[in-house]
Amino acid sequence: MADATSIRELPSLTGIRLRRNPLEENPFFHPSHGFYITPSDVILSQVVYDLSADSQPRYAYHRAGPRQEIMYEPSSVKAAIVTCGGLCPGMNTVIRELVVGLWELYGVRKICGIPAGYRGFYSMEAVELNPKLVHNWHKKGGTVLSTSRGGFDLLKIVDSIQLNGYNQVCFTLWFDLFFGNLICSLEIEFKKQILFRCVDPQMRHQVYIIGGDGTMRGAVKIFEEVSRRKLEVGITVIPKTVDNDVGIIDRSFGFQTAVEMAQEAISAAHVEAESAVNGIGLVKLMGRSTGHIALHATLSSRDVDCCLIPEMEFYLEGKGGLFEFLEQRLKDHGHAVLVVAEGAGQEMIPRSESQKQERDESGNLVFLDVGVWLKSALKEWWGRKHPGELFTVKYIDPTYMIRAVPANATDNLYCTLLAHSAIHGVMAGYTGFVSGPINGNYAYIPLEEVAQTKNEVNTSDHKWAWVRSVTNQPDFETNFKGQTP
Ligand SMILES: Nc1ncnc2c1ncn2[C@@H]1O[C@H](COP(=O)(O)OP(=O)(O)OP(=O)(O)O)[C@@H](O)[C@H]1O
Ligand SMILES: O=P(O)(O)OC[C@H]1O[C@](O)(CO)[C@@H](O)[C@@H]1O
Ligand SMILES: [Mg+2]
Repeated sequence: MADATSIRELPSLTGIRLRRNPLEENPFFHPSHGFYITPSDVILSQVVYDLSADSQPRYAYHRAGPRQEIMYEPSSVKAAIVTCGGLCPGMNTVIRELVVGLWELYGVRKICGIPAGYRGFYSMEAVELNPKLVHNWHKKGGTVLSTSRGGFDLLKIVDSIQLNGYNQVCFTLWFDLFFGNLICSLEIEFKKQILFRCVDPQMRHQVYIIGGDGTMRGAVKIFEEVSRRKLEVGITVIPKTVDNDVGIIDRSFGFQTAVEMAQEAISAAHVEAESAVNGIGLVKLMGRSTGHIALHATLSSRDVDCCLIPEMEFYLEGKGGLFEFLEQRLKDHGHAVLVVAEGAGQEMIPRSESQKQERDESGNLVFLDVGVWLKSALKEWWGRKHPGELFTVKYIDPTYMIRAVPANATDNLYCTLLAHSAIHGVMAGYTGFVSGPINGNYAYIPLEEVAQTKNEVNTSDHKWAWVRSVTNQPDFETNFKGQTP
């Protein structure tokens, strides 16, 4: 098996002297045999194989964890941490653990937070971070650093990474001049002030980017530009997406917390529906292009009668459609609960020409509210079909409530492991990679590979069949094909 397995190699910094891992002297660690990860230590991309099909390609990724030799002198490291895109439970935990891990495990003392996402690299002052400051951050929802969409200006971002030291300009300048160890360029700022931008050749920069699919596409470009300029900057991305749409890794942090939070909305919808005559409880959950939150929330709740996701087309009227199903459900049980992912049915919602073009600052299509549309379609249909009969639709939209919360215990632990894996990888000299669990084991995956892969719900697999069996919902695709035109 080993011969047929190809390892996904990672870019790595060169030209920096190897040195002993400081964990060696850390009183809390007693590195013994097996503690350090070696280059031949790998994680297989798949654990399920069909042995009769022996031509299947087998891939492996380098295993995450501390290396015996590292490529950075900790006192020369200057690390930057940035959070991009939408919120996700656990972002603050990742930041906290990056800071504490860099500080405690490796003795790094220069760690800065870049505010407001990518744009913060070139338009805002970085914040100095230390363990005391971030001590309680894991208990807070959101990101203390703040985040934003858009603002990706490649050259300005890489200029800023290359030239950072900007904040402590006076101190660094005179200190370095004194020791005759400086490359500096003068710039005239808008207010005609003279600013000194310094590059200290002794400092080694590391960039920790926390973000989703869009962030990763940006990070690939940053990594390429940094490589083109031959900068010795370690770049890593910690995958963040409440939608769980990042591929290759088992799941993204914060996802389980979001699923848990969604239970409250579903339970409330169930109570409202059950307490009405012909009551429908309708819950919209996040999921721009993937329905993982809706699917998992449905499976764990058992109160849901129908789950609609972006990966599956559905239709409202006619044989085998949603309304026919709900009508039967109301007849049999008196109520029904409907969970819909925000990206489901978008192509069915009427929209104006300008709405068709509307995008957010990152270029993502702006969706119309599928819940509002469904609620009004349901009412119109019932009024037409059963005039005068009681009917209630209670629409609950917990969109931001499921992601603007602190991570639960499992996600908090997961965030810690992600952050530590990232630190060990960067300190070992790897760059352009993503840390994440594959089949339960932490691996380093080339950034470009993760940026190109999407994790969608497979509506042909067992899990989706399970959703259908739990809900009893129609198989819209098959029903649609069976309809006579
Ligand atoms: N193709 C791209 N090239 C360069 N930068 C990009 C690209 N796509 C998105 N970005 C930048 O990445 C950042 C985050 O992107 P986006 O808002 O899509 O969130 P995300 O990372 O996908 O996270 P989430 O989907 O979880 O909210 C933004 O600053 C955006 O400008
Ligand atoms: O309103 P915002 O901040 O743009 O975020 C909404 C989007 O963020 C996500 O949570 C992640 O992309 C999506 O599910 C949702 O469409
Ligand atoms: Mg995204």
